Amino acid sequence: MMRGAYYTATGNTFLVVDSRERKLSDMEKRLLVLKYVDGRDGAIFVERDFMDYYNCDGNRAAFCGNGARTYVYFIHEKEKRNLVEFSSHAGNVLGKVDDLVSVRMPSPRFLGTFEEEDYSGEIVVVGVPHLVIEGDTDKVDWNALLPLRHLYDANINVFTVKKEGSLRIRTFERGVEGETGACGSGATSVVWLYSRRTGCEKVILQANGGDLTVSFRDGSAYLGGGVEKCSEELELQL
Ligand SMILES: N[C@@H](CCC[C@H](N)C(=O)O)C(=O)O
Repeated sequence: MMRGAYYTATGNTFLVVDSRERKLSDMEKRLLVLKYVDGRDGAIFVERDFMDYYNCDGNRAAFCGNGARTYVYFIHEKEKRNLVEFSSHAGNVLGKVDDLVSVRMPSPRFLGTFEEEDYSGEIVVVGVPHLVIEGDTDKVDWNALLPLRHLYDANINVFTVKKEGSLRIRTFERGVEGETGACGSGATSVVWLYSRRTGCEKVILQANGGDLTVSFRDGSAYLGGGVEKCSEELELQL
């Protein structure tokens, strides 16, 4: 039996499995995801100093920014630490809890631009791949964008600049196959591109589920926002 609970990180929703004492096989992880994620976006396996992330479809993803923030919050709750360092399939992560829960994100990598019939934009990897499209966030047609999701095997972000340093963002996540409340690596991809253009070093993004901040210091990107536990402790049967 494993223990876990549900959490929300600005509307990105997760099952968190406490795997600090017992490491699970990939098959066991997949089974827990399919049995207990139950409408949330994914699952975070909190291993000792390692985060393993699965999308709700039962497939592993190399990284999740809001998942990393949730890992940090979980360790803070359980072990009363404000600084948390751990590893992931996308490299090392440094996290901090103060008024926000923040993490240093994997370095963004620019893969180029894309141009299809009705849409064009840029491709950025922040642990996982993202398409970034500047457009009207009040009029996003996910059905029309769906072919891009599969063509590039990527998450899709649409953003609008509200005013300098303030953006609205909406994200369609791979592995959820729908729009989520927020996506941390998506937000970081958007802000990295926006900052290259404007020089702005700190940006607030309004996602469906709340505000995220992305800032750049000493060549690194930091993602911050709230995290909340939203269930009692659960007993998870394998
Ligand atoms: N919500 C996450 C990203 C999770 C992984 C993504 N769905 C993928 O498969 O690439 C975030 O906050 O970064």
